[in-house]
Amino acid sequence: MLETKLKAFLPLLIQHLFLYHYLSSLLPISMACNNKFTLDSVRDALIREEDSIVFSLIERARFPYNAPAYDPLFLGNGFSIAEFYVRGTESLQAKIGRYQKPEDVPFFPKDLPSPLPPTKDSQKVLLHPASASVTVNEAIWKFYFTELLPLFTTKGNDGNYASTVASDFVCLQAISRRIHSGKYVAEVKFTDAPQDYSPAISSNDRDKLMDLLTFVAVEEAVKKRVEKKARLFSQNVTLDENDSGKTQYKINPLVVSHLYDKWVMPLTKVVEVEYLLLRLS
Ligand SMILES: O=C(O)C(=O)C[C@]1(C(=O)O)C=C[C@@H](O)C=C1
Repeated sequence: MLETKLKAFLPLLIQHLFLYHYLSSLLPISMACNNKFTLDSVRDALIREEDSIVFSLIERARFPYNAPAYDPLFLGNGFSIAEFYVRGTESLQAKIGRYQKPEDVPFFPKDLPSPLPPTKDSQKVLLHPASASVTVNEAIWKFYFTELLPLFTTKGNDGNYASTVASDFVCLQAISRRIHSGKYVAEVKFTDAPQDYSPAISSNDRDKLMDLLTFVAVEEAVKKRVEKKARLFSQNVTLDENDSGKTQYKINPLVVSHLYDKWVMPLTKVVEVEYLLLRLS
């Protein structure tokens, strides 16, 4: 009897689980953590993003620098292969509903098509509506291609431009998503202590806001953790018990802590400040 009842209930349960899974994937990062929007849950989401960033860099490091992929004259249409690929992919992604969340920010927002399916705009309930306008993608694009890439790729050209720029885009999106998640961090800091932040916002005091939202000890821990993750995730694994050789890494772990120190955390803080400046408007 109980078994029959359970059998009848099973399809409904499966349907609910699918629905729950689908809906959670649409929710912004803050809500994905048990519906709680706290500094801890937002920081947990940032920690998860570290994995995506490290793995994306490992994938890109499979190819050499491949300079022709970034030459604006190579295709003859005014765009480098990298830019042409990112523009085209963002356009397609926008059609299927990407770039609706505050942390999903396009690199080429002009003339992006509207999404085809109906979209949920749950994020507007959580963040100030002006949050959508906060972007540091221009700075990310610049440092990624001019400064970061040469640090973790080998010199050379193996002709694999399509795979190379596809990997670049995965890196760029992971880095951008992490940095723009600063909007949630700023919101939670503001709602936790509006009395501290409001005067600095009203007087447009960027330095004061930067001071208020900076936690040096947290930043030190982030740098150590990402270096450790890069060490663990990118080491070459062998089954040879007697192998006493030096561990080889697919990317230099120090490059990852440098990436966080020089660009990821400073730009996250810029996003936080810019978001806060709009918070009372
Ligand atoms: O965790 C925070 O409080 C953040 O604002 C995020 C973050 C970071 O980018 O990792 C940025 C600024 C803080 O000084 C510490 C860490």
